[in-house]
Amino acid sequence: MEMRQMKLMPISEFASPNSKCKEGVNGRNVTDLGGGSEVVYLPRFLTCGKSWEYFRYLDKHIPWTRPTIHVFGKPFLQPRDVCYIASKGLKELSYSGYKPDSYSWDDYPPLKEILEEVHKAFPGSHFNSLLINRYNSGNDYVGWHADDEKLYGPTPEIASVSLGCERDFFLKKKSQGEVVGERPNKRAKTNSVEKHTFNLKHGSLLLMRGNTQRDWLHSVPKRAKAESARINLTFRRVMQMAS
Ligand SMILES: O=C(O)CCC(=O)C(=O)O
Ligand SMILES: [Fe+2]
Repeated sequence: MEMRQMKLMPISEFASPNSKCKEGVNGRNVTDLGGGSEVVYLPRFLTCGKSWEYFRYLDKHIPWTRPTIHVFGKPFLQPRDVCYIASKGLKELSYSGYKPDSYSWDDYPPLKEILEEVHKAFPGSHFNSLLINRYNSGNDYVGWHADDEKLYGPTPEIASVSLGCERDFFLKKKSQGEVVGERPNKRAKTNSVEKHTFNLKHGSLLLMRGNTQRDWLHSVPKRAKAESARINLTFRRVMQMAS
């Protein structure tokens, strides 16, 4: 009987045991990728308890959608839930033939709180938009891509906050002639190119800057062992205004 009730509980209820709040390593690790690309990783950006608070709030209150996008002209169900938040007056975001509706920061005060913390950790950054992802299980993923849309300018800075299930985040150098898209690409070359892996912890922050979007691709691959949900917040700065 108890088991049955457990099964009906939303997946996020499994992902918030207090016992998982262990002491972690503070600090920030800077990885120089070369060629003016850099990744900064803060494993304990938010406390464990606060991170679960945010996780539960977002899981419940964000108007999640799982859109159909188009990759090389073919429709493809995006393999994760998403939601887009943006300040007013910015040029609208469009990727893979999809224009997400934009929601207001004012409707989600915890997002403003997290944004403030990100700005404190990286003074001088001015994020004004946010793409939120929810990976419900290890089956959800994001394929190789770069966030190099024109509206972010030539050297986009992207701050990515992770909540919930730990997942691997890969970076690999773009190789000439490689065709990429969000669809899984079994033929994508990964052996000979330079690669970095980060295991993104609950409450962590990873910042990509410089030429990272121009010269590198990133992905969060499927993981059979990832049994619970993960929410990821990617803060970005849109440089262009609506015309
Ligand atoms: O979930 C992540 O860590 C990365 C998400 C991402 O790359 C994106 O939203 O563009
Ligand atoms: Fe990305």
